[in-house]
Amino acid sequence: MKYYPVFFDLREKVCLVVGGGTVAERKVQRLLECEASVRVVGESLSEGLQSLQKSGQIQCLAGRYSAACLDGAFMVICATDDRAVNEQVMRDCRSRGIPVNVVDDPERCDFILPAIAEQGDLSIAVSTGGKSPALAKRLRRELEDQYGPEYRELVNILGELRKRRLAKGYPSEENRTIFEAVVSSDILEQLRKGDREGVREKIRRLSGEDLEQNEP
Ligand SMILES: C[C@@]1(CC(=O)O)c2cc3[nH]c(cc4nc(cc5[nH]c(cc(n2)[C@H]1CCC(=O)O)[C@@](C)(CC(=O)O)[C@@H]5CCC(=O)O)C(CC(=O)O)=C4CCC(=O)O)c(CCC(=O)O)c3CC(=O)O
Ligand SMILES: NC(=O)C1=CN([C@@H]2O[C@H](COP(=O)(O)OP(=O)(O)OC[C@H]3O[C@@H](n4cnc5c(N)ncnc54)[C@H](O)[C@@H]3O)[C@@H](O)[C@H]2O)C=CC1
Repeated sequence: MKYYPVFFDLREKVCLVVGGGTVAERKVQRLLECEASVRVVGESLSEGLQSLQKSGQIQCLAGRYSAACLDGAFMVICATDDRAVNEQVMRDCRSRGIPVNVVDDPERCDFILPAIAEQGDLSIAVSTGGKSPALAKRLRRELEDQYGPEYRELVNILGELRKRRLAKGYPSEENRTIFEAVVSSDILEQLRKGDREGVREKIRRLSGEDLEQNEP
């Protein structure tokens, strides 16, 4: 069995989290970072979830889960401590064609969650195909050490450079050569040293673009 990795744009899509405990809260936090429209149904809500509700960042449905909670949902994450409820949520989602993740229960998951090392817009997602979350977590930590803040800056610079060159309609072959030259240069070294002027000069030399306005 092989899982299919994908990065969803969740902006303004309704994502339902069933359960109101610490695990549900963690799932909610990440969904909010992705600007999802988060709906929560939990018999009791953690303090964190209560304060997110008060500040209007999430929509909370009171009481126990019922199938009506699924209306309009794009995806569902189920994190209750009651197996029968988890089973019911999974069945309801399956019959409606809504992808569901039942936390820690791969048999009941249409998708599983990776461990993620993040630096700005760079995301490195790790999965072991469900075989060892502990290893996924360890690798995520190692990646966080290995890929520091200079990668956040590099991605910003490359993003800006690419946006400009695509907007100007240069041939993609030429673009590719330039982007590869920047990526394989010693630019990361310069970013680590905080040598902004050197970085700007390098980009100018390799691409002809002056990214003065967009230094990180
Ligand atoms: C299949 C999957 C489905 C899913 O939940 O999506 C799943 C399933 C299960 N997890 C279990 C246990 C643990 N899960 C974690 C942690 C994480 N689990 C995550 C994902 C996944 N967990 C999916 C597969 C991911 C992959 O492919 O590798 C992470 C990556 C992402 C996230 O949860 O958001 C997050 C780390 C985030 C980070 O730190 O970056 C830890 C470590 C800890 O808590 O410190 C432990 C204890 C150590 C251990 O058991 O390894 C159990 C046994 C429960 C029991 O013992 O009863 C099952 C059930 C089973 O395996 O059958
Ligand atoms: N706490 C942890 O770090 C971990 C927990 N887990 C598992 O994840 C699950 C959730 O964990 P926690 O958040 O810690 O549990 P928790 O006990 O804090 O929260 C469970 C939540 O489910 C809600 N709930 C129960 N029945 C419901 C229903 N019918 N409708 C709506 N909500 C309902 C409860 O009100 C509560 O808010 C558990 O099965 C636990 O074994 C797994 C890995 C780690």
